[in-house]
Order: sequence, then C-alpha cells, then structure tokens
Amino acid sequence: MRESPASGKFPLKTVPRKHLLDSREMLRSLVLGGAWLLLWRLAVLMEYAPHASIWFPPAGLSFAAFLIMGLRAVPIIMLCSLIATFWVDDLYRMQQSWEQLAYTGVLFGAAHSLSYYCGAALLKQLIRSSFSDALPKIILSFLILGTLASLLGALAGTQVLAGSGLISSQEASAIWLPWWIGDMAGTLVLTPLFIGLLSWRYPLIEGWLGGLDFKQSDQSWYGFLSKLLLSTSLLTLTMLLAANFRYSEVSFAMFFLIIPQMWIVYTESPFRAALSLAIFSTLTAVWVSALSLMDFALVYQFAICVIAASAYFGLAVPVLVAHNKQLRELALSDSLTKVASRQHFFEQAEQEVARAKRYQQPISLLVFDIDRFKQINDQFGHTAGDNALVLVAEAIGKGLRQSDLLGRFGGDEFLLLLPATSLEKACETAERLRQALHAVKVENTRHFLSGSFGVVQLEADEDFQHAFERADAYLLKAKKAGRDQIYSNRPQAQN
Ligand SMILES: Nc1nc2c(ncn2[C@@H]2O[C@H](COP(=O)(O)OP(=O)(O)OP(=O)(O)O)[C@@H](O)[C@H]2O)c(=O)[nH]1
Repeated sequence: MRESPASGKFPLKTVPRKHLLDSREMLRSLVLGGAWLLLWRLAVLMEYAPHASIWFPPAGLSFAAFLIMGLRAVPIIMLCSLIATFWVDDLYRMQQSWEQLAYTGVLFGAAHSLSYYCGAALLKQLIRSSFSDALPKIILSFLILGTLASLLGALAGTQVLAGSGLISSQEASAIWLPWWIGDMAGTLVLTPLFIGLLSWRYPLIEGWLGGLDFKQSDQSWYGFLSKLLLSTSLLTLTMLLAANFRYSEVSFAMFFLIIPQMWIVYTESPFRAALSLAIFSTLTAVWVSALSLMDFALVYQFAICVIAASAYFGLAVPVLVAHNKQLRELALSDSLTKVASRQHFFEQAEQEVARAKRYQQPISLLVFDIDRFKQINDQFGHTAGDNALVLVAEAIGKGLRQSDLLGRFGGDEFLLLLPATSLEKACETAERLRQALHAVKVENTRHFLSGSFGVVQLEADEDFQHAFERADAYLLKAKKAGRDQIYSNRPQAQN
C-alpha cells in the first residue's frame, strides 16, 4: 500500500491530460469502446426480460472509465450507447426510423454517461480527500455511489426509452427495477476489476479503493486456480440443483457461496479476488440463462451483489492489518534510530521491573546523553546530527545482551535497561559504552563523540519512574562535573 508521505492521502493519479486526437489516446478509447460493446452484447444474451439482464457489465466499465479517465471517456461511451441503440432495434426488430434511433441513442448515452460520471466523480473526490485509514469508508462510498449511479442510470434509461417510444410506459415501470439490479450487479462486481485492468494499461494509476495494490501477488497461480475451480464447481452444483428442483428455496443456496469467495479474498491478491468475483458472476449469469432459471434471477442478482459487497469489505481487512502493523511499529520504535520509543521503553521497563522484583533479581538503568550535541548540529548541520544519533544507537546496540533494552528518551538522550544486572556490572557496562562512544565519529568530519552517564540499580521497593529520576539526576551531575563521565550512587564509579 502506498501513500503520499506529505499528506497521508491516497495518491489517486489519473491519466495525464492529452489531446483527444492523440493516437495512443484514440487507441485506448477504441479498446474501451470495443470492450463496452462486447460486454453489452454478452449482457443482451443473458436478458431474462426485454432490456433486463441478470447482470450488465458495461455499467461497471463505464463507472471505471469515468473514474480513471474522467470526462474524456464521454465521447466513446456516448458512441457505444448510440451503436447499442441501433443494435437493439435490430435485435428486437423494432423497425424504428434512423432519426428516431439516433435521437434515442443520444439521449440514452447522455443518461447513462451522466449517471455513472456523477457517481465516479463523487467517488474520486472522496478518495482524493481521504486519509489512508479511511479504506472501509471508501469501500462503503463505492458501494453506495455504485448503487445510486445504477439506480439513476436505470430510471433515466427506462424513461428515455419510454419517452422516445421504443418501449411503452407500462414496460418502463415493469423493467426499471430489474434493469437497476442488473446494472448494480455489473457495477459493484466488475468496477474494481476494470480499474485493475485499466491500471495496467495506464501505469500512472496507482492504488485505488484505498490503496489496494491490484498488481501485487507473490502467490502461485496454481493455488488460486484450484480455489477458483472449487468455487465455480460449487456454483455449478447449486445451479444444477436449482434447475432440477425449481424451488426458490434451493436458489437461496447461492448465498452459501460467499464462503469460498471470502476464502479467495483473504488468501489472494485484490486483483485475483476481483477476477474471481467477475468469473463467478459471469458464470452465474451464464447458468441462469442456460438452465432457464430466469424466475429466480432476482435472487441471483442480489446474491452477486451481496457477495461482491462482502468481498470488498473483506479486501479492506489485510490492508487495515498492514496499516495497523505500520502504526504499531511507529509507536514502538523511534523513527530515526530504530531503538525503542520513549513510551515503549517505559512500558517494557515497568514489566521488567515487576519481573525482577518477583524473582528478586537486580535490575539497573543507564541514562546517557551525548555531550555538546547542539554544537554538532550548529557546526555540521542537522543531517549530520541525525546521522550521529543513528551511529550512536548502532554503536551502543552492538555490545548489548538480548535481554537489555535500549531506548531513546528524546533529543540526544538515551535509556538502557539492564535486567539481571547489579549496579557494579551496570557501571562496568557504562564504562564500556562511554569508551565505545569515543570511537563514534560524525560522518565526513574529524569530530568524535563523547557522552555522560547516570547509572542506578533499582531499590527493592522503588518504582521505575523514581529510578529514572535518580538516574537522570546522576546524569546531570556528570554533565556538571565536566561531561564524558559516569555518575551513580557507587562512589568508586565516579570519574
Ligand atoms: N540532529 C538532531 N538534533 C536533535 C534532535 N533532537 C534534539 N536535537 C538537538 O540536540 C540538542 C541537544 O542539546 P542539549 O542536550 O540540550 O545540549 P548539548 O548540546 O548536548 O549539551 P550537553 O547535553 O550539556 O552536553 C539540541 O540542540 C536539540 O535541538 C534530533 O532528532 N536530531
């Protein structure tokens, strides 16, 4: 998942603006138009009532195209709508005049384009203004806007056909609902897949649907194909049962197929999940028409929509988990030096202190600070200062035991917790580290570092906060005494 570091917002990039007559742009439009008409013809094959297909893929393609290409997709989609209107006349032998068909086609194209353009433009706006933890919100918005755009498309489309006399007003009021559900199924199920495909054609388009990476997949195709085979076999079995018994109750078994789909969603890449949904819905439509299951078409349409909606929310889960992991890592470690953050150090230290008390083991704390660090920043710049802090953390971290905990309190001050370590051993460690700091050089300079240390062993009844305050006070004494020294309540440790 990628996000722009400056704003934390999704980097939804669209295809750079080019002249419509640009040859590559024309080729893209032609491919889009060809695919649109092919899908439209496929949908007509699967009509279960005139103008009502179980699932209408061109709606998903239009939504994806408007989302990716914006208004530049309008001419080709208008042209496709016009061709489709003439094709309808031919298929249904309506024998309208060409003027009438041209008028209807333009109106139909305008209604279709306006509906899906509005939905896509609103969604694009939302994605651009969303932060990376808003993925479920974006998915919900996609589902709502996809549903509303298809409702608007169905209402406007049926009204256009009725208004221009291609269908009667009774027919219009009878078909708007199945038209809507079919368009909705096409939009909800296929838009993400088409966006994934368009993202390949247009490499500039990065993550969509809240940063889902449609290209990434490190798993084998064999595993995916086996899951797909299982899912489609179960679908076929369900459809054959419905065709055999012809009870509506049997058709509801389709809803169980959400289980294999969710399995694919959770274990495969977003693109494969979208591909699987597309294959699943295509096969459903094919079986409905091949097995004459038109009476239960609405059940299947709703099942496709419900499975798709659940799948997209499912897709959000791995992204959210990765995001949470990232946030957790940020909270646990200091972003510059990668040692424990102050908060994490204190939390861990409390636990270690409790454990040491339970097992009556000694536990010691070192607090140390780089000497005259401000001068390094002032003399060599903040980048050199940052670099020096990283080198300090590396040098100190090298000689530690697995159980020791190194943290950054802030600025140039570090903390080191030494479980199962007495004050004497802790002072020896501090001495070793003090000398190790002498070997750390500010990069590209001749300036070597030194540090001052405060060391305490926790008293039996002392809490960590109090021990920290004592160690910090010793550190201050070491600074006042001239720096590059170790101070503790062990007099002989003092330099
Ligand atoms: N480069 C860099 N500088 C930092 C960072 N955090 C704090 N500082 C600077 O580190 C300096 C710390 O200065 P102090 O600890 O107050 O004083 P000092 O110069 O180290 O002097 P003594 O501690 O008295 O030896 C300040 O100038 C801070 O601005 C950081 O993440 N990167």
